[in-house]
Amino acid sequence: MITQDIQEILLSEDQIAERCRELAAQIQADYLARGSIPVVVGLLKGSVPFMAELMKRFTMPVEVAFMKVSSYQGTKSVGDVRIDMDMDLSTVDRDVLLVEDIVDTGRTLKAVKQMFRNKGAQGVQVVALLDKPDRRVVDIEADYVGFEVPNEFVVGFGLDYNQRYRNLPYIGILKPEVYEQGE
Ligand SMILES: O=P(O)(O)OC[C@H]1O[C@H](OP(=O)(O)OP(=O)(O)O)[C@H](O)[C@@H]1O
Ligand code: HPA
Ligand SMILES: [Mg+2]
Repeated sequence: MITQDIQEILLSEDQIAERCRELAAQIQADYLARGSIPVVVGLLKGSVPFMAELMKRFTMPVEVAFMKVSSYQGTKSVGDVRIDMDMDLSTVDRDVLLVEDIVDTGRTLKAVKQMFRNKGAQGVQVVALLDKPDRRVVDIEADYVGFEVPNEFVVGFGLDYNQRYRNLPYIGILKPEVYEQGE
């Protein structure tokens, strides 16, 4: 079972759910204060559980879209961000709320934010469930962060290692021997 590959549970289902409630309340208050209806954009695939947990807590009107970009293979960053699947609605002159599972080196976020600005979005805000600041190589921060995590490879609640472990309901540290074997 995949649970045998987890060294330690960092964030439980309950902790994640509670933090998502707090984040949703804070984000909603900020958009309502600005009188703005955001396009909430989930970055596939990692954001799916977080997006679901967050969006069901909004009572304000929002529009929802998904897109897929890729910047990783295994645990190593490969630099460039590629668009694998684009959105089905326009974000021109709209406020975009980007939903990310993790900000690690920051390369994905920086490139995606720039892309939305180039395409004419009015504003781009970011909510990330996890922030791993020790790994940052570009100067970028999410506007809303669920939890700061240590410099360990984490999986679960959407986060994968080679496409596995996304289905775990919590966030755990992957045993290093799992990815050391795979390299
Ligand atoms: O800050 P960075 O170093 O750029 O890394 C973070 C990004 O990498 C992962 O995506 P991945 O490309 O693995 O896609 P996935 O969501 O389908 O797993 C993660 O979901 C973030 O989008
Ligand atoms: O720690 C991580 N886990 C899974 N995917 C990731 N992408 C960047 N960092 C991570
Ligand atoms: Mg991934």
